[in-house]
Amino acid sequence: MEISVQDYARECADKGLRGNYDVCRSDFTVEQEYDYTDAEQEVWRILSDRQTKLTKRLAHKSYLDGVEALGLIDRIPDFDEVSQKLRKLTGWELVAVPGLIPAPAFFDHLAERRFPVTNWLRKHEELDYIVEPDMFHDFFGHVPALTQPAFADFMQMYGQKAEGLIELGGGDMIERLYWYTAEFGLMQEAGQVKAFGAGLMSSFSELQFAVESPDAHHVPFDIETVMRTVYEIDKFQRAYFVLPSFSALRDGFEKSDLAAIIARWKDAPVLDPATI
Ligand SMILES: C[C@H](O)[C@H](O)[C@H]1CNc2nc(N)[nH]c(=O)c2N1
Ligand SMILES: N[C@@H](Cc1ccccc1)C(=O)O
Ligand SMILES: [Fe+2]
Repeated sequence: MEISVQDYARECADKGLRGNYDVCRSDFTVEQEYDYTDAEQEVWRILSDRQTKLTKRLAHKSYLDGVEALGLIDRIPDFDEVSQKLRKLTGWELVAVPGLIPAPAFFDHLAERRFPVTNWLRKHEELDYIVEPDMFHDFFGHVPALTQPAFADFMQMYGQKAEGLIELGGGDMIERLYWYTAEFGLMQEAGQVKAFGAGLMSSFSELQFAVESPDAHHVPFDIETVMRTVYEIDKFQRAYFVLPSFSALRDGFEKSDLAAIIARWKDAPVLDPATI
């Protein structure tokens, strides 16, 4: 039932996505092959310098604590080196993938404490925003938080639970929850709204928009609403859910009856993020 690498590669090509799936294993991993050019190293340096300044101001403390634990990464990361460090801190490791991978494969990796990181980097012309996850997004956005034990455990639990929920027909709903929290969630910190999701951390333009623009639509987090609200991957989000705290997210996920929520809404009309 799960999609084959060949079929998925064709779908991505049709959508204009970039990954090269030719040498992909059946779990969608590849070798990183550390042979980046000087120009790519330069792009990494620019991205990382600019974005580090911005996250200091706009990112939630839970992310910044992770950045501190991970240490400075001023060149394109070598995934094996970082994995050694992560294994000691929280038992996670990085695996290289050719780009966006199907959600079931993605969740399988999380369940095994493996985080998939894309092996190619955006170009100089797309520094501010890119429509699909690249290495800068996957690494700069997601990896710092994986140094933090509570978050590291949560991500594994998410992967483990997702598998069963997909079987119940909740694939779209569980992806939306991931999307609006781990990718594009905001979080309260001392009376202010800060960025939490990795999709915000990696984007110069959307990070500022989501946190600071009066036009950004902030909605209080409600797990059931989130699971019913559709999203688009190639535009700024039309709604950002504001989590009261990390434990509110974890408790929501752990203690809600997700199977019942899925049964209740899986065949119902979806919600439009612009009007919730
Ligand atoms: C679960 C959800 O679909 C999510 O967006 C996944 C899908 N596949 C992915 N694939 C890669 N390489 N990186 C990601 O962040 C994701 N995210
Ligand atoms: N838009 C993000 C990349 C991204 C795409 C799709 C999902 C998540 C993240 C960026 O500019 O970095
Ligand atoms: Fe991501």
